Amino acid sequence: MSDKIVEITNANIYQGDNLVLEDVNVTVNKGEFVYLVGKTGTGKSSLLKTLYGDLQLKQGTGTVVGFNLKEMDWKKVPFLRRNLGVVFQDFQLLTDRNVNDNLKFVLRATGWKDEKLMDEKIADVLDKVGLKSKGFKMPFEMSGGEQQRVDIARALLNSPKLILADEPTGNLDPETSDEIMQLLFHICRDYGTAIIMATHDYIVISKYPARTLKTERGRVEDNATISI
Ligand SMILES: Nc1ncnc2c1ncn2[C@@H]1O[C@H](COP(=O)(O)OP(=O)(O)OP(=O)(O)O)[C@@H](O)[C@H]1O
Repeated sequence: MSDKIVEITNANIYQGDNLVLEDVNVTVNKGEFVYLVGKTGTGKSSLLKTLYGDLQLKQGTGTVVGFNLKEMDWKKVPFLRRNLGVVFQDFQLLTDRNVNDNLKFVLRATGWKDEKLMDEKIADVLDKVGLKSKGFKMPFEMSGGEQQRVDIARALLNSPKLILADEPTGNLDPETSDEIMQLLFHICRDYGTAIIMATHDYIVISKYPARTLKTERGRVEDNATISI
């Protein structure tokens, strides 16, 4: 695979029959951190959904982690998803099982079988997010910041080349948001994972500056200047 992790060219993105974004041209390289901003309803989620195969790319071309979005057989979407990590605002952990079992659930669902290898992988991702000894905790025993770390650990399980993060600091206080941003930048820098992060939090952006895409008036503006 080339260093281009995402390459979208001349794409029109639709929700049903409605054209949400027109002539989208976005390239994201290996290890790059990119923000995605824009007012509510301008198409941030639609763009992310296109990238993880939840919205079909009808017009234009698109490649994500080596998968051709346009020509992809829809049966292949699960394979695309195995090569991506997705992090949401509301963590989406299974509340009836501990952290280890939350992570094992994802590994099993993505085809892992060997118990020892699964245990090693779980220990590895928990270590990466600073939760080495917390695997036996239930989600309700953890703070919001810790739950978000588990969500990030889950996204790392299949060693993705790309993480899509939708408002990952949206439910967190400023100090915990800082910790999560430091973790995401560390993952990007030290493991070469590209990250696209949708956010409304311009304070976070000013503290952790990076290339910014902005959805506005039906277009995606690259290297957008944003005012706080
Ligand atoms: N499932 C859907 N069916 C039809 N239209 C939709 C659907 N989801 C979103 N839309 C429409 O597509 C447009 C873009 O919505 P989208 O959710 O991508 O915006 P957004 O920038 O992510 O907003 P927010 O910041 O509130 O998450 C909006 O006009 C929205 O009403």
